[in-house]
Amino acid sequence: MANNRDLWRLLRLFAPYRWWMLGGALLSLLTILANFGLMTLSGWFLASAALAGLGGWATLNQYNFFLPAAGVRAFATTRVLSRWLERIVTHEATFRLLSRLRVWFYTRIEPLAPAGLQGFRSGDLLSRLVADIDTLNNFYLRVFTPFLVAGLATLLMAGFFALYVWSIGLALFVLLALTGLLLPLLSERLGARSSAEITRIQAEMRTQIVDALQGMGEILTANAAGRVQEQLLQENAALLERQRRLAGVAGIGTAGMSFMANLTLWVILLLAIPLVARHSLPPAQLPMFALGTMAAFEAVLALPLAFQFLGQTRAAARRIFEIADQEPLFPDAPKPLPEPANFDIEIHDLHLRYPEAPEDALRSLDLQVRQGERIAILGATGAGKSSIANLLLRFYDYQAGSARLGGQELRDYPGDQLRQYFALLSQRSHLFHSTIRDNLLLAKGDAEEEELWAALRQAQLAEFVEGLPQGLDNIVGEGGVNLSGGQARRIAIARTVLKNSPILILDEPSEGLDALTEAKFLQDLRRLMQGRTVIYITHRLLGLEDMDRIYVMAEGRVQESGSYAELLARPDSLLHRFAQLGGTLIDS
Ligand SMILES: Nc1ncnc2c1ncn2[C@@H]1O[C@H](COP(=O)(O)OP(=O)(O)OP(=O)(O)O)[C@@H](O)[C@H]1O
Repeated sequence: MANNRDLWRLLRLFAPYRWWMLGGALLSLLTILANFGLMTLSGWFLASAALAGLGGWATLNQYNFFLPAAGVRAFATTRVLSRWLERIVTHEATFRLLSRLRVWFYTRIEPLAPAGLQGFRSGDLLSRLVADIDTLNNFYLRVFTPFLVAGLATLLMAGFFALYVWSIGLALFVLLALTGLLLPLLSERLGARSSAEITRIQAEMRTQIVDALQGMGEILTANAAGRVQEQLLQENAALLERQRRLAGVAGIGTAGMSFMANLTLWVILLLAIPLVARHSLPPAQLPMFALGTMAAFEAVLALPLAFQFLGQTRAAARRIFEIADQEPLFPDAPKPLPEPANFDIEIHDLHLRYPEAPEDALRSLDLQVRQGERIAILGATGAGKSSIANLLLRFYDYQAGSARLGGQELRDYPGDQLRQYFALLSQRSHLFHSTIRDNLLLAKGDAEEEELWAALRQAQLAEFVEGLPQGLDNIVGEGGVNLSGGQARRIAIARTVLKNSPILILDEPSEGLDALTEAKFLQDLRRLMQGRTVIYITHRLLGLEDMDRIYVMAEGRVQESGSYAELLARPDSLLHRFAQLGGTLIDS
């Protein structure tokens, strides 16, 4: 079955921890066998002692109490110790598996970002990364170990009985195997649907909650909180219903288990009693078989639950492998190119289409930027400006034409190498919910304290940070909520200073700031531009005078290019019309 292939694959992923896993399973086996040994020996010992007592002083003196009593003590101590060690080892194994799975999954999805993950909602990805992986983790503790241990314990315990009376050994084997297979299969049949549905509904709810929390402002403004709540309540009711069904199935499993244990006890007594009556079995062995049988059922006790988990585990494995198996939308170059001799950018007749988009976002694009030049890309919304940044940073692949950096085609550079040469500053530059220091170190992990301060000084933020109670160790809040818009952008500038790349892409960097802050911000950006190639993406005329050349874009292609003064002087130019409209909107 395709689904079981996922489970085998999961086991293969766990291979590096097989000794931990097997160690935990063996300790679990030892615990069960110690209990079985304790019960069989006690049964036999108590009955023998009683019979010896009945036989009078002579028999009593011949009877060796010491050895069986020591055996009982040994089994009891082993059971306590092995249970304790089993918990330690299985927990250790569980945590190791968990971290391996998380890291493995993360390394699979990282190369997919952003193009390959575009179709997934962030709540969905979060749910897969956290909850599904937790569920998969159950596989070891609740499915793999119980099955392995049940199989081995059944063989050993039935084999022990068979050493005395083969028919009793056989009966125990058959009835334990039936219980261990039939009850779990029944549980699975009854519980698989609900169990898989639970995984699905929980994932759906998590996705919706993350979405709703992110958009809480809009939901409240649109007075839609009631509707969102209603939807969540409905899903919650569906979830509870499935959980109730599953609890019912668990009840059937427990009842079935008791029934089978008692039935087996009866069968074994029915086989043993006639043997005792015929004197072919010493009477003291009767309680040994009876108590041993009751202890033997510990081996299969966890199996119905294990099969119930199988449905959830399969569903979770499917969801994890579904993403992990996605091929990146385009291959990454295998090995780094030598450092380019210069950082000239040449784009010629280039077409870029986003995955599943009906038409090209960049069409027959031509654009040149010599190292050290500053160019601006101007255009209305949707003209394709940010797509140029996506192209240069290799977030998306181009289908036709050529784009070169330092004379080498972009697709011949591994993405990581290429991105070293670029710094991107945009209105969306993300601040992580951490300290200012951590947010800066993102750009240069080994930066010294003094370098951080120098970068902050250049971003005109040093004074502000000095005034904070914890200085660099102040938390910026999620997305930088503890900072003003201007301060958050300046942290992004400081990061760019630290990265110190030869090419700077500014994608509407001052968008969303008030006019005064914006003017000051653009002023400070100038210092950042010094000595670097600059690609300044904007839909407004602000700050264009300093640029060596301006490319005006519409519908994915360059419509005109030239210096600001040249284009402004041409009455038929888009830029001219743009300026006449007040410089706030361009009509493509
Ligand atoms: N990730 C994406 N997947 C699919 N289509 C996209 C994607 N990003 C952009 N597009 C589409 O490509 C076209 C160009 O978008 P782009 O973001 O480059 O425009 P822009 O000029 O930067 O606009 P704005 O000024 O609004 O940011 C648009 O039609 C847009 O819908």
